[in-house]
Amino acid sequence: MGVNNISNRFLIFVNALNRFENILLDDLVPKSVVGNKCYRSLSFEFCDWDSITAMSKYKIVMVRHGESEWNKLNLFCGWYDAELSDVGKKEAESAGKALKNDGYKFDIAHTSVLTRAQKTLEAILKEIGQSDLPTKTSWRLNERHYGGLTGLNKAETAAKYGEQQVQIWRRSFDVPPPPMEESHPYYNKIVKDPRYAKEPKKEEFPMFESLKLTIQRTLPYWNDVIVPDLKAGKKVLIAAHGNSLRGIVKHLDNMSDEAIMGLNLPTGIPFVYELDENLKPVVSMQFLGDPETVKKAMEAVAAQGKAK
Ligand SMILES: O=C(O)[C@@H](COP(=O)(O)O)OP(=O)(O)O
Repeated sequence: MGVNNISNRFLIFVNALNRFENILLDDLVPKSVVGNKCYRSLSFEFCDWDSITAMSKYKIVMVRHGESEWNKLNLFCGWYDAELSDVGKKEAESAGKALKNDGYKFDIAHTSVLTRAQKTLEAILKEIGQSDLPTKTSWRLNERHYGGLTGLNKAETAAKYGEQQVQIWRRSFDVPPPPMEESHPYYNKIVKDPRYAKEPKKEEFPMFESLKLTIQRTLPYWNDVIVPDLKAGKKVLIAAHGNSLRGIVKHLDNMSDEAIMGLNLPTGIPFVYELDENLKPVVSMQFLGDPETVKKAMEAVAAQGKAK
C-alpha cells in the first residue's frame, strides 16, 4: 500500500481492494500498533511518514508504457509490436514531466524489447534530461503473450464469449488464453522477429501466457538483473507493460492470486516503490498523479473487457 501524509489525513492505496482511501488520523486511534508508528487495520497496514523514511533503503520507479495504437483500438496486444498512439506519446511526455517535477534522476533503466515500452522510456528520459541513460532491454519484461487472442478486439470478444470469460482470460492468475497456432495471422511476425533470434530459446518461446507463466519468466530478470542494480545503490527506472509489471507488483507486495486479479495498471503514470533492506515494500505503488485521475484510468483499463 502507498501512503502519503496529507495534513491530518493518510492517503492509502489499498492493494487488496484496489482503491485509494482517505482516512482521518482520528479514525486510526483504535487500530493496533504493529511496530514503531506502524498500524494495522482489517484490510491494510501503514506507517507514518517518518517511519517509512527510516526504513526505506531502495527506491524504484515503474511505468506502464503510454497508450499504444492497439490499446486505442482495444485489441489484445501481447507480443505484437504496436506503436504508441498520439495520446500515448503525450502520456509518456507527461510521465517524464511528473518525474522531472519531483526531481527524479536515475542510474539505469530497464525495458522490454517492445517498441511501445522503449518509446515511452525514450520520451521520459528526454523530459528528465537523461537521454543517454544506460538501459538494459529484455524479452523477460515483455507483455504477457496473449496467444490466440492477439489482435482480437476485447469488447467483441466479450460479446462473443461473455464478459466473464474475457475477465478470466485477462485477469485470472493461472488460466492462460488459447495458444497462438501457426495459422494465426501474427504468428510469423512474432516468432520470426529478428529481435528474438538469440532469446528466448526455442523451448522457452511462449505461444500463450497466463499471469503465472509471465511471472515465471519475469521474476528471474527481477532477481538476477534488477535486484543487483538496486543493491549496488543504483536508482532504477522500469518501463514495461500492464501484465509484466503486475507480476512484479504481485511479487513485491506478496499479493494473493485473488488480489492481483483486481489490479489494473493505467498507461503512462509512473509509480514508486520504496523497499527496506530485505526488499520488502515500505511504500507500495505510489502513483505520481492525482488519485482521482489514477482511479479513473484504472477503471477505464478494467472496462476494456466489457461488451459494448
Ligand atoms: O496486451 C495487451 O493487450 C495489454 C494489456 O492488456 P490487458 O491485460 O489489460 O487486457 O498490454 P500492454 O498494453 O500493457 O502492453
